[in-house]
Amino acid sequence: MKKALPLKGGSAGSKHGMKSPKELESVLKQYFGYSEFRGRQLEAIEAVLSGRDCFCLMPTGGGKSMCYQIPALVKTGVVLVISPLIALMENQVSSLKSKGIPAEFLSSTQTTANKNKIHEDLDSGNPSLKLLYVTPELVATSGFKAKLTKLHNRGLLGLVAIDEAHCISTWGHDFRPSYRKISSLRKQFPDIPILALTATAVPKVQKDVISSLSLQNPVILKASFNRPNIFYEVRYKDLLDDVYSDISNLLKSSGNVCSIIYCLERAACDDLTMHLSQLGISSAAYHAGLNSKVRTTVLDDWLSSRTQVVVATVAFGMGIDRQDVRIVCHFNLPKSMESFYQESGRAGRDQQPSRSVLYYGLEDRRRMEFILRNSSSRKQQPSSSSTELSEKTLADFSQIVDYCESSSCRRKKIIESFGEKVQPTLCQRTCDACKHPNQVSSHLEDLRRVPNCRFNKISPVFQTSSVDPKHFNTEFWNREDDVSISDEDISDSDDEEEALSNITISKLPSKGGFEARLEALERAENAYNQAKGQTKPQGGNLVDKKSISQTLRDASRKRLSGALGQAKLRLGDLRFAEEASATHLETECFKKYQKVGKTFYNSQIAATVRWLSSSTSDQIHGRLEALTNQTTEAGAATSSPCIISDALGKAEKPAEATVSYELAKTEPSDEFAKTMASTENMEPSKMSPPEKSVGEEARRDGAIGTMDLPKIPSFREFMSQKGRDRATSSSRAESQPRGIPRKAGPVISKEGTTGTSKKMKL
Ligand SMILES: Nc1ncnc2c1ncn2[C@@H]1O[C@H](COP(=O)(O)OP(=O)(O)OP(=O)(O)O)[C@@H](O)[C@H]1O
Ligand SMILES: [Mg+2]
Repeated sequence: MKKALPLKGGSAGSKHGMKSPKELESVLKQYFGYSEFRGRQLEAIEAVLSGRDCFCLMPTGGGKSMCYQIPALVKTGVVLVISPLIALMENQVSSLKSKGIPAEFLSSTQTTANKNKIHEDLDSGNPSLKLLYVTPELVATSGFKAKLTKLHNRGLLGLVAIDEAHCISTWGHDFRPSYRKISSLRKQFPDIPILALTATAVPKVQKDVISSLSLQNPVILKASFNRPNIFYEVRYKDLLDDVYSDISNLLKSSGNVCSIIYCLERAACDDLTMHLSQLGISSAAYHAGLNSKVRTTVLDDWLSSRTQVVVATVAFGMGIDRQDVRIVCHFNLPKSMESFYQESGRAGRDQQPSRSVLYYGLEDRRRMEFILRNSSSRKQQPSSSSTELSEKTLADFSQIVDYCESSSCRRKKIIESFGEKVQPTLCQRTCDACKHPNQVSSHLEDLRRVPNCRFNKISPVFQTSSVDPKHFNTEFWNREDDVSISDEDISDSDDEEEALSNITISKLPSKGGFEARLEALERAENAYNQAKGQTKPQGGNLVDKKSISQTLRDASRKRLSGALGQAKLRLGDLRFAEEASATHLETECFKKYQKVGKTFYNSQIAATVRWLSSSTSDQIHGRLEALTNQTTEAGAATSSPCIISDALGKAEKPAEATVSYELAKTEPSDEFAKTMASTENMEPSKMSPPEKSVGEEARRDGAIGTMDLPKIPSFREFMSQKGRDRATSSSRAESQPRGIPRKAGPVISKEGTTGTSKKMKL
């Protein structure tokens, strides 16, 4: 049987790896260069080496990884590390390799040759690997389970470590359904210790993690949540003349130190990056809307100090280990204290003085409330009722609102939110409220005077908003939903067929509506094609790498639609149909750059998104109107108009076109039509029947006419066709008697409502 990695200086590990604290310390020194263990590291290491299960709660940056890395060095066999993010695994594996420790990760981003090498090593009976990082999805596959069983039968599975274990709890702020799949590990390997690690778990989540993983009589280790080296501060956007200058001055006055700025939405990341760059700060955006290559480059540049500031959504999150991050800013309000603690905890992992600055805006608070209310009502989670979750979500949110709107010690608020008791003398003027109490109080007084300020109250303002929350391009959705764009980061399977069936069956949202199902099918198709090592076939040929695929076009349209939704919220007086307008804007980009290739196309889309996030109502209306006119002049008389007319009604056209598009995309439902009608003050019977889908019209007006259509229709095309057929037949069926409720999509704007029907102008 293979011995543990020979330790420098001749000592070697035993099967159980039991070592004295001194010996363990010398391993720490030898491989990592640290002279002593931190916090409760040693206790955790000793617990798992003695074969006990262990639940380890240590603060962000506290050194949890060491709790399984040291056992891997002194114990026989392989330590399996389950981790939620590929970026996080890559990060840790490359750092371990640089220290001469044999570690690998298995994920879809690995080359087949690499994967084969890892599997050969595991099958060899004498694996050289000490640590193997995998995603929860992979652990759940039958192929990998069999591999683990073989390893275990040969006595070569040393420990199972579950990093970011709070992800298994529906009560945790980062619940990941895929983590549920690993709950059978305890049963599968009853004699192998399991180590669950997290930085953010309130007592309820702690209990949930322990019971979900069926940990047996675990050693429970909890360190304080306090991060004494971080100075906490809140700045009030509504009281600042220019938030961009403020943030840029903050970064400059701190000496251009390594920083992270978190934003809620992708467009905000792009926009802020642009502003900071204009103000002379080296910065880059990081979010799930960027492809993995770009993201890797941004991460590499930031890790190697070529970029000073990363402006990111929460996609840039858990476990990013750069030790000397000096400032973490929140440009928008996080959704809970746990999220805030995780994200601000990226600062000062080297224990050196660092700062957390939260920019609090009343508008941000309203938007987040709106998102949370909608998210709670959309979510389906096991073992908890949606009302309970909704209450919890709002209670979590009110904690972070209270953190901002209160003049008492910020540090105390953070720590107490995790159920830990705090000594009154703990802070020692290491937050703005303790250091400058008068200033903070006066800011709060000023904030109270801001019109419509609803201090300390969760506002119902957006509860009945007509803006669809899915139009927010926040990673917040993605993190909570495994069927999302972040599949790229988290999904995994060794087995191509299994991957396909997982997506098409288990991941196919049953109640997510037509569009959600369509997306899942499309992803399955892409996954299948990728697994086959090719891009989507068109006319039997492989697609030119530069060409702009239909999938990319659809994604771009969605992105634009999201940006239009945000502009609507920001400006309040915009009258346009988002989907139709997004189609027009996308078509404009496509027409310009279809011959040049997708790089230019992508940057034109990004520029348009940025433009939408900073333009005035007039500018946006002007451009959309011009676009509509262009298409009309070009002979596309039936093309969907962008602008919905106001009550004065200029050149008006009946509402059919817009409604029809939405009908083509959504599963018609009488209930839905009634809801829409009541929201919009309309009678369902007064809505007109559908005619043409935008997709169809766009093709006809030449927008997509120049593209070769694939011989075999994609899922999207196939399903769109079905949708159109359905819409056409329902249109025929419903062109008769009034009084029969009709269906409509959420495209109709409130503006222009006359009380009886909606009209649009071309
Ligand atoms: N005993 C130690 N002495 C000094 N530095 C340490 C020690 N243990 C770990 N570190 C360093 O602390 C940093 C943070 O460690 P690690 O990434 O394991 O934190 P973490 O607890 O997993 O944090 P997070 O919850 O944010 O993922 C790393 O750079 C690590 O090398
Ligand atoms: Mg960690």
